[in-house]
Amino acid sequence: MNIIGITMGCPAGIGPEIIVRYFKQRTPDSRFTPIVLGDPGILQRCCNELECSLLPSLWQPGLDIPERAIPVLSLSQLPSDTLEWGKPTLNTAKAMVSYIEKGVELVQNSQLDAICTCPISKDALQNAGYTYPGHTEMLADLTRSPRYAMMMAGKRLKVTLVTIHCALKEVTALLSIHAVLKLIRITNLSLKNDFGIASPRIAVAGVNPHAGENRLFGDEEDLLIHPAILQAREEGIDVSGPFPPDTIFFTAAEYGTYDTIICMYHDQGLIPFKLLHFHDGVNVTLGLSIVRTSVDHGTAYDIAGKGIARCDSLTEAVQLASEISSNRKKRLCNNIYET
Ligand SMILES: NC(=O)C1=CN([C@@H]2O[C@H](COP(=O)(O)OP(=O)(O)OC[C@H]3O[C@@H](n4cnc5c(N)ncnc54)[C@H](O)[C@@H]3O)[C@@H](O)[C@H]2O)C=CC1
Ligand SMILES: NCC(=O)COP(=O)(O)O
Repeated sequence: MNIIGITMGCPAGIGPEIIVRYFKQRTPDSRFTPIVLGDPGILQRCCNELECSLLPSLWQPGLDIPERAIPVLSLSQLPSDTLEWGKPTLNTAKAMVSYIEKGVELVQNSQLDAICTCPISKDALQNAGYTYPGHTEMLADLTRSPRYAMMMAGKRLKVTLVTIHCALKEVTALLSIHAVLKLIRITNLSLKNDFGIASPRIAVAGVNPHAGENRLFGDEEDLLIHPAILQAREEGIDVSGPFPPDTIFFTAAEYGTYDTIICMYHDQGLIPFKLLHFHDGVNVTLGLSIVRTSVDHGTAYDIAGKGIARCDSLTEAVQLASEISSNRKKRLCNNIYET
């Protein structure tokens, strides 16, 4: 059975609340068991506020995982009675980082099979002195994974991103044949080995309107994206494009023609993705030596503590972490990206 470590995310956000709701609603599954890396006092407060009969129960790696409880590895003891929902502090930021660091360590020591992360505030992360734009880059650094990528995965649509968190005006300067080709390769490998798709069909979106329309509206498609596609096809990857970005997502989601769309920038992929999958989408980091999934939403400070946050994305993310972990074990390969 896979043990999936759920990191609690920002203690002042909706992370603790969606964890409690998840445990309250969950149907036990013989394939995996979840544990939490976080703060037992804050989880206890959420249990009280959500009238959850399950209670946090302290757990340590190697010990049996208690049933009918919320097993938690205690990594912080923040003052839960005075913590203000929606108001991160330096201490909450340091705590949320400790959950992630410990999660990585435990997967690397084979004491967990995967981590599933609850949302952190990138702003709070920076204010606490960490220069990473988010989990993705922090995890790539902690696991020394030089090639990584962000995928948003849903049943109707999957997208991966060539550029992630950068200003829109920087996007075209960051595009290159190498960057697009690298992402096509990582996406193809992950679809095969992590998702068990024998022959992945990948589409690549252009970056300009109408994918440039014969250079009328830009030449990145001809100069950078198309050469990368040709090279990947020579390597035997079933990839096509560049397609006009305004229609390719509809084609993929409506007709199931492609398994993943490679996107040139964050919002190109995440806007169509979240329209379809806001509540049940999963963020997966491809290219890491460990398995990491995440909810697809943020800290939602505007509703933290109100008892209305939904846990559907967390439910999907925990399950997908277990599936990917099992798929890698079947292939007797923890790191599908090593070669
Ligand atoms: N994986 C991660 O750690 C992520 C972190 N973030 C961070 O979260 C912070 C807030 O980001 P926003 O852009 O405001 O996005 P957000 O996803 O936190 O909130 C957007 C809207 O969706 C609602 N919402 C979000 N999750 C919900 C849920 N589970 N149930 C019901 N309603 C929900 C919120 O109330 C808000 O109205 C930022 O600091 C951002 O960097 C954003 C995305 C992912
Ligand atoms: N928009 C997705 C997002 O912000 C997730 O970032 P990360 O924390 O998974 O790197």
